[in-house]
Amino acid sequence: MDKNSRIFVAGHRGLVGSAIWKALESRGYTHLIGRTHRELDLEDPAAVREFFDREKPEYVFLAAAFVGGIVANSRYRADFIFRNLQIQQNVIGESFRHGVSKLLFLGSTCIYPREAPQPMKEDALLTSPLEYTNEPYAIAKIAGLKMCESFNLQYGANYIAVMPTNLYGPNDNFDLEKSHVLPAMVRKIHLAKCLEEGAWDAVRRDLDMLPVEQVDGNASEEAILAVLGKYGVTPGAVELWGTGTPLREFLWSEDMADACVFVMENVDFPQLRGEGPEIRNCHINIGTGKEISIRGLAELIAGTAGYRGKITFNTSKPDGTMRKLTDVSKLHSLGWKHRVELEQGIASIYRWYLDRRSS
Ligand SMILES: NC(=O)C1=CN([C@@H]2O[C@H](COP(=O)(O)OP(=O)(O)OC[C@H]3O[C@@H](n4cnc5c(N)ncnc54)[C@H](OP(=O)(O)O)[C@@H]3O)[C@@H](O)[C@H]2O)C=CC1
Ligand SMILES: C[C@H]1O[C@H](OP(=O)(O)OP(=O)(O)OC[C@H]2O[C@@H](n3cnc4c(=O)[nH]c(N)nc43)[C@H](O)[C@@H]2O)[C@@H](O)[C@@H](O)C1=O
Repeated sequence: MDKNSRIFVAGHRGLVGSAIWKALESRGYTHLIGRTHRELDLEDPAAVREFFDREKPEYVFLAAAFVGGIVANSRYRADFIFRNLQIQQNVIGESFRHGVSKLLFLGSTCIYPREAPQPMKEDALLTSPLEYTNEPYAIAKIAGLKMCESFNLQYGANYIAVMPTNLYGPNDNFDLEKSHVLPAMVRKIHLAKCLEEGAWDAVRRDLDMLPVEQVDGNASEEAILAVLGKYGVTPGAVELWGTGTPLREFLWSEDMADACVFVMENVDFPQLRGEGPEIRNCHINIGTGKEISIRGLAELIAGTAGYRGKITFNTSKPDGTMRKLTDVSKLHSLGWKHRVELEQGIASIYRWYLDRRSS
């Protein structure tokens, strides 16, 4: 990429897209192109075609997707497969039609089988059944990576698919039900602490930023307690989901963005494909290679937030995959390694979260 190349970041307001945008700007790329969902619906084929005709991007980061945590994935199954296939179809299809020089597709480590040997290498793909809670999303992601691989093989395109582990950072989704575990825990633990301390101003500011079921900061104390209670948040007690025993790996979103830019700048399809006849598994895992239990994560966040109340687990909620640790040896051999460890990232995200609510 030249510093003045036309670079489209799809999903540039999201957790990863916003970090990619910032990473590109800080490296001196000057011609960045972004559209909000409202400005350009990537599910609309005519709108996407018109956008590509007009803007003629040369490089594409595909970080837009219909995204959510375990409960959202289990509940909105049709949306997860249909919307993601549609976005991928439009963006990858128009990238091809317009001769985009290089595209980076963001998948997910949920593409790997539920019982994949740990840590999961790229070649675990399609070796046995997927985890059921997020199967529709995983199938859309597998379709995306196979679409990239197939355009590369048939037409000599240069589309790279990266498979990130669970991510967290600024601009994450803090919805109490639809989000991923780390932002959900940050908010639940913070609110339980504020309720215990009677810090109602802080609770109200939080609900003004992001109402829960239309309950915002103007609601009565009774209404606030009732709605937060439904999500397991009460004064001095937090109820989390599952057994607390699943293991997860977490990568800071700005590290993820750095990896994306690194791959875009330094990795091309032929080098992933290798010399031999084995053309499968050209995607790249992105992670830290380190894991923690969900209970351990809750304790870490509680420690950072200074929360000393109760933490319990509701086993009627799903655990999902028990373990999904990425094998990052391919990524390391390409020359990239994460920088931000989990303790440091949690401190940063909690600070970011409070700053957003301090005015
Ligand atoms: N977060 C995580 O832990 C992980 C994420 N990933 C993948 O990384 C990528 C980025 O995820 P993340 O940043 O977390 O997701 P976010 O939800 O934070 O961001 C996604 C962005 O895409 C936009 N978007 C969604 N649908 C459309 C559409 N139809 N038209 C235009 N824009 C749209 C969203 O806009 P709006 O909000 O306005 O709809 C949002 O800005 C995704 O491919 C995701 O699957 C992979 C593994 C883990
Ligand atoms: C990134 C990845 O994310 C998704 O997979 P997941 O890792 O299973 O999702 P998760 O982050 O929502 O949960 C991780 C674990 O944490 C537990 N858990 C406890 N308490 C809360 C809680 O309060 N909220 C949530 N969301 N989970 C909780 C929860 O029960 C589970 O055991 C994919 O669907 C897919 O989107 C994908 O690619």
